[in-house]
Amino acid sequence: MANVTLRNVRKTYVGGFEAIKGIDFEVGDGQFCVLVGPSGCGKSTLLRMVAGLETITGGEIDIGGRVVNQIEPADRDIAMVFQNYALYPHMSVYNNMAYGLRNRRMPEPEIKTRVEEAARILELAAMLDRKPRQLSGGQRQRVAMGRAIVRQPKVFLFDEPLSNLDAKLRIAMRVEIRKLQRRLSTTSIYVTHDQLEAMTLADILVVMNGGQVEQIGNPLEIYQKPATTFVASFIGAPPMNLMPLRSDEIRSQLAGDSRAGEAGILGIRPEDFVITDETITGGVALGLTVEAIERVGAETFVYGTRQKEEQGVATTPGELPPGEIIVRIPGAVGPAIGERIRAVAAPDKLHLFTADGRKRIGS
Ligand SMILES: Nc1ncnc2c1ncn2[C@@H]1O[C@H](COP(=O)(O)OP(=O)(O)OP(=O)(O)O)[C@@H](O)[C@H]1O
Repeated sequence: MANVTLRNVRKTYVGGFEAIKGIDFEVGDGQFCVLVGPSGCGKSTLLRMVAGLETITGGEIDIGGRVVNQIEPADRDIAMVFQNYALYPHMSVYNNMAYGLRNRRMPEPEIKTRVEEAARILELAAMLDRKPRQLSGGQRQRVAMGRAIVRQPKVFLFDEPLSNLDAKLRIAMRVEIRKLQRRLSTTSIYVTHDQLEAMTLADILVVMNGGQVEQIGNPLEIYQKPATTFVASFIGAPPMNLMPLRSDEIRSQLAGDSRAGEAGILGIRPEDFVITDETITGGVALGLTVEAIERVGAETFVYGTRQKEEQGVATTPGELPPGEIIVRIPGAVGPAIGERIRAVAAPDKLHLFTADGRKRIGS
């Protein structure tokens, strides 16, 4: 049981590349923290620094009240689960799980108890004599989890543990990992570039970009109130529609909105549009020509382009670049390609940001 605290943590690689530019956050005892961000944002570097596999250039990492900057990985009381599982191919499942404990000279009866308990939890009890090659991808991943569990560490660290699995198995394993973590209440830090995995697993979500934290918090709060346009477009699929607010006509639609003065960018989530000819007071209406439709069964994605010439709605030519807008509607209905529609969003669905996208305006 442990908190993990990062204080102004920095990493400059040999050669001078600054991969982590001063990061602060705390993961409470038993919480599940997910680091998410695009490729190269530094999330693996940060996780490896917590693990002790990468040196720390500046700041402090504290695990369970102890600064671990100078402490060897083996002495940090953490267990890491990697993307490639890193199982020993010539060893049985049992021995793979027991290996780390034997290295610590734990008595065999204690090892047996721990391995059997982990195997029971992970439904691997019938497979303890098999070699990794005789297992499916999902089962191998569970052995890798088992190896972490038997250590009974203070902290689990996961580095994209599901990325080698097919889509269906990923979802199943995602649910299993979350259930397991709740059951064991072990503080966890999990790295992924998959925003859906991040949303569904996290108690605390840390959205990273370019070696810095863009936003940190509860995943739903981040979804509902993204702090920057980067977060707005990274969290949520399809992403939030973002439009520069150069048009006086859009501005006039926003006239009653106290936030409008400072705003340079308007954001609307695809699911927050309604296709209607009616007007919603204080809302925004966009005239769209439907370019493409994706029906996935439970919902339909409508891809439209803004019409420059639409009267009273979108834009005046030259003022607001027409862009593609995605509208998400429930069910398998929806307009036809080429049709002109009016997509309307209510005032409480409008996200406003400064022109540089770095700041959210209002609540
Ligand atoms: N040993 C190294 N020396 C120099 N630069 C490095 C080294 N390792 C990583 N980097 C750089 O640091 C940055 C962060 O890398 P990191 O692996 O942490 O990213 P990531 O967010 O985990 O990306 P991905 O999702 O692609 O794994 C990248 O720009 C990478 O090129």
